Amino acid sequence: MPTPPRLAVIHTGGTIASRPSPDGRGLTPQQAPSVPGLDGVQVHDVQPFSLPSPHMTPAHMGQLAALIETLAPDHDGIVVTHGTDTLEETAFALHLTLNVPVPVVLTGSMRHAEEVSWDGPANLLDAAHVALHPSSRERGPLVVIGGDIFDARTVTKIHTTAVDAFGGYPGPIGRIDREGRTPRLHYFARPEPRATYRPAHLNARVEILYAYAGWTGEGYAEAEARADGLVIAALGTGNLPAELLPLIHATDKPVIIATRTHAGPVLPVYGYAGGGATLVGAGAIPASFLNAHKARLLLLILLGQGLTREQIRAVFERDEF
Ligand SMILES: NC(=O)C[C@H](N)C(=O)O
Repeated sequence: MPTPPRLAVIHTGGTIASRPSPDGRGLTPQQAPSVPGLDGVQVHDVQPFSLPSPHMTPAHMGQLAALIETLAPDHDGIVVTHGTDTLEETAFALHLTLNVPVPVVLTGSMRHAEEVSWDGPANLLDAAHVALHPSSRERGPLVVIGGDIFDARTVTKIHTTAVDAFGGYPGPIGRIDREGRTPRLHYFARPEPRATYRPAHLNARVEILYAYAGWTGEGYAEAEARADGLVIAALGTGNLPAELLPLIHATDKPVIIATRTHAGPVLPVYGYAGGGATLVGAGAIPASFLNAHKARLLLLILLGQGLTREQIRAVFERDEF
């Protein structure tokens, strides 16, 4: 008799585990869901904590990575259920730090168990099939929602309530559907090699500032003084009002320039005061195609690894993530 595939399901909370609280105070994580309709698979449920995902911290992400490393040798695939609000941050932190041979797939739900058409069971079943599929190996942690399979680097939450809440440029890297009970899985590209890091700690203080028309640097000095590094969600290809240029010039801490625009890379093309070319001339580091919150996690991990500002620049410049 062939041994059945072994799947670990790590439950961390989120709407997929939530129900309305009896006192009428709103949704809270209460009960981890079980994978429906998976015949012939040995499922091992683990619940290290149960949190709404806005309560997730880098420390929880580190705890999760350590747990996945412990479970990986005895399983063929690992699913992580997670709240959708910060799911992309946990997925990216795992992408940067995990080096395990088995697929790791994150999923969640947008509707809770007592709503009409709860999306939790279908997402969980899809995630389980993806995690146990041999073509999911060597791709780094994946996110599966609504049948779409996303890469941790590019996936982002794009809608506050829709069931298809995840997207990101250029979109899914694969698709899972079911023909009856048989999963049909397609990837649109081959796996790519990826850099991983072993930070000594995840305690660096990295803050995000959000640029807007008319910003003259309010909040910058305070953030710069207390943080080990900054990320700015800048404008367009990575430009800022002129007042920010001398402030950035004055620091030797890493300042990463991301963009508040939803797709595309940061490029140092503009030469007016505060234009991307002048910011890079003043020492700032373009975030490549990472959004501000993912650039923050990468910076936090690189600082935890003890990298200098110039080594950090090289990682962002070469897309070593
Ligand atoms: N759909 C969800 O899971 C949202 C919830 N607020 C969470 O992230 O925990």
